[in-house]
Amino acid sequence: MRSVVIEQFSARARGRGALPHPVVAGADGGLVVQGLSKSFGRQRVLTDVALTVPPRSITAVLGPSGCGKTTMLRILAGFETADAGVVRLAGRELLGPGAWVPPQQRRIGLLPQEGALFPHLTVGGNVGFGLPAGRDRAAAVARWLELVGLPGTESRRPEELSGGMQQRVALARALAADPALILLDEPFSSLDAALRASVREEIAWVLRDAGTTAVLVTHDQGEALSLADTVVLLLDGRVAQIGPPAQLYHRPATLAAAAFVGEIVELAGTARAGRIDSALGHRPARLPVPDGPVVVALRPEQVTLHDAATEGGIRAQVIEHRYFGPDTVIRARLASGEVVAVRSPGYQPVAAGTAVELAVRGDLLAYPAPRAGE
Ligand SMILES: Nc1ncnc2c1ncn2[C@@H]1O[C@H](COP(=O)(O)OP(=O)(O)OP(=O)(O)O)[C@@H](O)[C@H]1O
Repeated sequence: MRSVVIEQFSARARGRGALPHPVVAGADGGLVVQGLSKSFGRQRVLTDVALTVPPRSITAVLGPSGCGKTTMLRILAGFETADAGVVRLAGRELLGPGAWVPPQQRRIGLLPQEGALFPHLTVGGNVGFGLPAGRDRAAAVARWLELVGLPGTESRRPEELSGGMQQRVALARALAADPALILLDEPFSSLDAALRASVREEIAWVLRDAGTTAVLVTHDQGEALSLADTVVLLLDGRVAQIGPPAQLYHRPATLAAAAFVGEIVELAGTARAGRIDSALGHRPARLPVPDGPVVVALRPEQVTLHDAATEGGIRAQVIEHRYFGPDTVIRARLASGEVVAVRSPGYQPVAAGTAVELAVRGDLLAYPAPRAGE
């Protein structure tokens, strides 16, 4: 129900003039997905997927290649059917037992990886496509182009624009259609690294300015963690975890979630009464874990490297270092024979064979060790 209309634009958007459509808040303005399952032949791609996207928020669906992200997006958009499940948007059932709303009636906009623009139309023609003709259309096109930071580009042709500019025009076109939901399918993957960072910030800005409800699909954990209010981790077609970005990174529900969201080094350990014994000593566990054998998931930023004279450190011997620009990753072997990675700021060319001491910060992520055959 579109009940409460709120003028909630940032100073930046106000400076550019009011948006063509007001931001609307309604208790049921978001997306609800329940029990979504899909197989292609004998291959199960999605299993009992459930998630909720509150109005005016950005949710990232994060998962490795082949985990079913695009299939889920295509089902939401109405380009693919589901075997079971319910999809509701702004209180309207789009998909469910006996319900099927065709794609063009769903009020869902799609921003694909690239190639979203009609090459034979100008920028203005693209943004205004589907809007009623007349003076209002020209004004709406001008305002949306202003919002995406491309004022006055109406008469340009798509091929004259950079990849990042084209994605912003595609976003303006998707938003101009007044969608209840925008789906972004790896929209930055065709851009080079330097452009990707600035375009994704710009697009996140615009989505928040316009008060859009958005689902972003990505395999890039940095993108998901930095852009989204909520991250849905999809592993093998199942929701492995849903939560705010910091929760996914700091409190991963499983070892697989810890391994996919960020880097880890796995070490053997034993849990007893909320503490973990391992080659790193006797340390508190971050999450509840049953007593018994565990796998410790150590983040590289938890470890610092000191010279061998430091007292109370954990002895290790450097195997190799790799320089990445802002930091150096040093791999070192512990007395147990296990190897840990240390991320040290700056250029740290520590020679192989150097004896060092490691200090570990904070509590440890640990998960029950898989039993033989698991
Ligand atoms: N139309 C189809 N017919 C048969 N199999 C399909 C079809 N669409 C997708 N699949 C299979 O479903 C699985 C999930 O594919 P999907 O594209 O949804 O994954 P994804 O997580 O988006 O991967 P990527 O990031 O590589 O695009 C894959 O094994 C894929 O081969």
